[in-house]
Amino acid sequence: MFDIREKPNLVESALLISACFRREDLGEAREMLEELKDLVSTLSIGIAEAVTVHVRDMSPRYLTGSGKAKELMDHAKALGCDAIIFDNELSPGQQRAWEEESGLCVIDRQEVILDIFNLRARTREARLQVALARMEYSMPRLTRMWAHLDRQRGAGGGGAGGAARGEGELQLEIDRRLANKRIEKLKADLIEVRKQRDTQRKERSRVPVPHGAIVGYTNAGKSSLLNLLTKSDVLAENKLFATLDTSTRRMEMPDGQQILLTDTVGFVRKLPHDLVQSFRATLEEANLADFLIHVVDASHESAEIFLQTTTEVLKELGAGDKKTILVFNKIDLVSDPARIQELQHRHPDAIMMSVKDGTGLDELLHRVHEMVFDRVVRLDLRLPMHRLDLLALAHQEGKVLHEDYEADAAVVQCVVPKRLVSRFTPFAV
Ligand SMILES: Nc1nc2c(ncn2[C@@H]2O[C@H](COP(=O)(O)OP(=O)(O)OP(=O)(O)O)[C@@H](O)[C@H]2O)c(=O)[nH]1
Ligand SMILES: [Mg+2]
Repeated sequence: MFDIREKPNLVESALLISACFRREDLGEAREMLEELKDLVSTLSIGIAEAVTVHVRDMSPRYLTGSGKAKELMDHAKALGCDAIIFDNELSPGQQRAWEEESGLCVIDRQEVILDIFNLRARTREARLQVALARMEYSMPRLTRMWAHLDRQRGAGGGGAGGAARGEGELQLEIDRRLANKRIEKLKADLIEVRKQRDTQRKERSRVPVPHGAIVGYTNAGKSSLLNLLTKSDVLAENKLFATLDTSTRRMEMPDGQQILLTDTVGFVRKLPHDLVQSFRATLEEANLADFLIHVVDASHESAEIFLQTTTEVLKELGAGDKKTILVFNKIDLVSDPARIQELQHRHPDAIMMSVKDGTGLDELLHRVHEMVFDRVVRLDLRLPMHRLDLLALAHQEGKVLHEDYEADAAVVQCVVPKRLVSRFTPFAV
């Protein structure tokens, strides 16, 4: 029975490779390789060595030149690795070529990310989304799985290689059909689950409570911030992609106003396209929010790149112009004050914060307050007694700051949602 292409269960140790094609990109390639190390460790795979390779003569068969490919395969085997992991995206053909010739399991960053998501997905929607992304990743790679089968059988049966090969091909055809069926089924299930989510969203938008989404690169401290602001305990961990499901919590501002805050999936460079597509619905929380809180780990040397990556994904999702509060988090870990000054200089509106020790919290609350006030209007009213229904409305939909009664009218100071303003203006003073 067909299933998603699985790596051998026990990949114990891997050689990590980042191939770089231009000298000026070497720095970035090295830094991406560091991130790949974190990603791979998340899967509990040991790292024998990580190398950046400057490729001058690229061959379409291997991505690197063929001489270099051979050298790297030998090196991986000499190190006793059972896998080679590329930071670069490999085409199914390239992956197959490397596997066939090295006899090792060969995967790329995309597959690593898919595996992590698979490990982390908890809710039904997240599980379905990951399963769909993995199926779509596996489809063009089906041949490779059965090539393994053919080789095993072929080797066992001596000269019967030809017959075994036919068996693999037949199996491949059956699998393609099964895989397509499963993809259809997953899509249908997702539509069902999303219907429920939409109903919940509608419920939420009926209540005129402002809604913010916390976005940012993975491990920036989004869940920790949500916990701090809403006094809840969403899972926050020093792990990449600790959060795969969005969770929404109610937050109370110091003045008693209610706000909804949603925690979202973190972003990472080179997120697999299938994954972005399948997680689109989850990521869309950001799109539906009234404003965003964009969290960046200030203690990471690549903070600026993280900021950029997230901004780009947000644009892709259509949430590029949303009003945003930029938060540089983890400044407790930044020992060099010049670094903080530099960030502040480049992003004058950003808040320097530490969720851990509470630095910057007051400023953030102040800014959230400003954001939220933008959606409401402050009014001074004089309501005749026969229109006290408007006072009730102000209580219900907005916030009454002050009310006083005179002989023939109520004098009211309140904030109300913009959409309701026209009903109050006849009585404004
Ligand atoms: N030192 C320090 N650590 C922090 C701070 N904020 C968060 N952390 C730590 O950073 C790690 C990641 O925090 P999370 O809140 O899980 O990050 P996230 O952005 O939700 O991560 P993903 O869900 O994986 O995308 C955790 O170990 C937190 O304890 C901070 O201000 N200072
Ligand atoms: Mg999180």
